[in-house]
Amino acid sequence: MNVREGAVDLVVPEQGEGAGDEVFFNPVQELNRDLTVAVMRAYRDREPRVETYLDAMTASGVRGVRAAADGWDVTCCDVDADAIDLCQENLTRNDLDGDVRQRDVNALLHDDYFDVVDLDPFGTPIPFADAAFQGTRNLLCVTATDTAPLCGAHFESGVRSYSTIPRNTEYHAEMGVRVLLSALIRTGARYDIAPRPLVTHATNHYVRTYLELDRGATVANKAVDELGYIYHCEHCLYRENEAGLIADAPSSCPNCDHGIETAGPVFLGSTCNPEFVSTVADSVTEEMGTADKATDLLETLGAELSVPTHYDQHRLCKRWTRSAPAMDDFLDKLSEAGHDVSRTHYGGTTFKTTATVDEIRAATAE
Ligand SMILES: C[S@@+](CC[C@H](N)C(=O)[O-])C[C@H]1O[C@@H](n2cnc3c(N)ncnc32)[C@H](O)[C@@H]1O
Ligand SMILES: [Zn+2]
Repeated sequence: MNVREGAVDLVVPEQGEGAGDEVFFNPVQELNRDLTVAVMRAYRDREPRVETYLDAMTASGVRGVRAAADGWDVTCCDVDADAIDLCQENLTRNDLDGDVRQRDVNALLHDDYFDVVDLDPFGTPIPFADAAFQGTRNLLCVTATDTAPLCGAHFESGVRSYSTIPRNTEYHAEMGVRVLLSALIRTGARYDIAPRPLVTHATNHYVRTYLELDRGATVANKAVDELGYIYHCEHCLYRENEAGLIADAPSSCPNCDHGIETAGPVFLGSTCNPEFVSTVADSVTEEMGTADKATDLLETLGAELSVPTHYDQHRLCKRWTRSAPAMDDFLDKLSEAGHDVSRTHYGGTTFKTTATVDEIRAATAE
């Protein structure tokens, strides 16, 4: 079937056929791809010397074709011969050039360098992370679709893939973000590289992050310093964070004396750079099919407090056997009590605050 995405026309397999022998194409990922185009525009405005983009798992070629239409010097890679044919067809159809390679991208990334590398695999990106740090100069874009392992719902799989302890909490998407970033920072650190998150967002289906790479042992050490642990009480929803690689968990919840769960090492730093996020919002343009959604998401991301971890108002109110008031009133009360507060992109009833769970309860009491 024919689809138009951004400024390009593509032939892609019918929706739903991607899980079989067909070349993969998921229309639902259009927001992810629109944001990628916007992030790359904003990044090139800041770093005008960046030119080369590797669409590392190209499938239909959609990312590479869109980047080529935006003036990038594009390489598209896939192991699958049908994907390579379709990708070439889609470049030609749009009268665009690109270097199309049928290769295992891990081998390609050990042979060559690219300014921007985009990892968009099935499931976890970790099998490609070492090679990506070898072959990326500036900006590494990573999608992870294995949300159940990342958030601890598939615990053993999460431990195996990410070499950390994920916990299945009510802030599961943020747990996924912080587990993924932890693994990428530890992988980069092996090569004296510090990956700095410029933009990161999560849905039920995937986590996506854009990492600017800085080089040197000192910056890599600083990146590792942003790892640590989350201690979480499933009973009263108390949580606290501790920086450092040696966990020192409380023996029980300081709030209610129930057992404490430990997640980590996870990334405890900022998952977005608000100034950069605002330049990305300026780079969203009308031809993008998800322009309104992308703009809303970027606005929320730019205003989101960076503190781990978010709360869900419905979950808290249920725990306190209260009915949930309007979100704006609830957040106003917290703010009036002197706490920093923001909504989050993790859901309409989610928020972040500098207040503890007890302080939230006290500040929002009827
Ligand atoms: C999720 S799809 C990519 C979707 C595409 N980026 C998009 O936005 O529509 C994953 C692709 O990775 C390819 N792939 C899997 N292992 C690979 C490897 N080792 N090297 C290169 N490509 C690989 C698969 O053939 C498949 O086409
Ligand atoms: Zn507790």
